[in-house]
Amino acid sequence: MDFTTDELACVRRHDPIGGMNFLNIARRKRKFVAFTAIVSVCGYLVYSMLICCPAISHSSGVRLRQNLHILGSEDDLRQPGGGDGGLHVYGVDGVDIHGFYGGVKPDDPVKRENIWEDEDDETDTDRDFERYDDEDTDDTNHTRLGGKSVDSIAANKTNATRKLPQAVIIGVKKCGTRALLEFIRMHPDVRAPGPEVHFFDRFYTLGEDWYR
Ligand SMILES: Nc1ncnc2c1ncn2[C@@H]1O[C@H](COP(=O)(O)OS(=O)(=O)O)[C@@H](OP(=O)(O)O)[C@H]1O
Repeated sequence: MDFTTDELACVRRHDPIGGMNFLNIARRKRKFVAFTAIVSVCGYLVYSMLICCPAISHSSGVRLRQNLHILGSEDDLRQPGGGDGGLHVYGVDGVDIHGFYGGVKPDDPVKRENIWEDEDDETDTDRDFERYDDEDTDDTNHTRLGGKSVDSIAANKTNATRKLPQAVIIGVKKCGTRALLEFIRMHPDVRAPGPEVHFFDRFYTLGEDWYR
């Protein structure tokens, strides 16, 4: 063990108490260094596992939510045997209302002209993520919906064959309607966008044409 100049001076002065104190300090220093090294190594190992093991990182809540949306994506619905449908999700003060429909056969002509269908390359899933993500931060702004203005949404919904939902989920706030919807929309015959469109509490006066 190496002694500092002060420690050696204490020993030379035959100061056993001072010498012992320096010895204790030296032991504590060694323990602290060992503890820091162990924590650093463990942290590095955990970090490496998270980076290198996709199975672990994919288990995060965000990834789970994205997977749930992907399960209900347009591409999935176009697979043979899949259906198509439209979903509107509503929110009313104090009450959540989620609507959806599904079970339309793949060769049904309605399928290609259905709700939320766009002319551009943006998939419904992409748009749902945008709308869903924006909703939390923009909930009080009644002139916007999920990052899109009311006018732009209305412009997207110009097809006369757009349908009303076949079913709705109604529940008080925080009763788990979102979770129920996400489980139902995992079914390939169910079509469901992410955000609440707030038809009943914000846009009811615009009528069913806006809602379709
Ligand atoms: N199965 C089950 N068991 C217990 N709790 C559950 C379940 N599913 C959803 N939740 C919780 O319900 C909360 C969300 O409910 P909603 O989707 O109705 O929320 S909202 O009113 O639309 O904001 C939300 O609670 P908070 O996290 O406290 O907001 C969810 O965690």
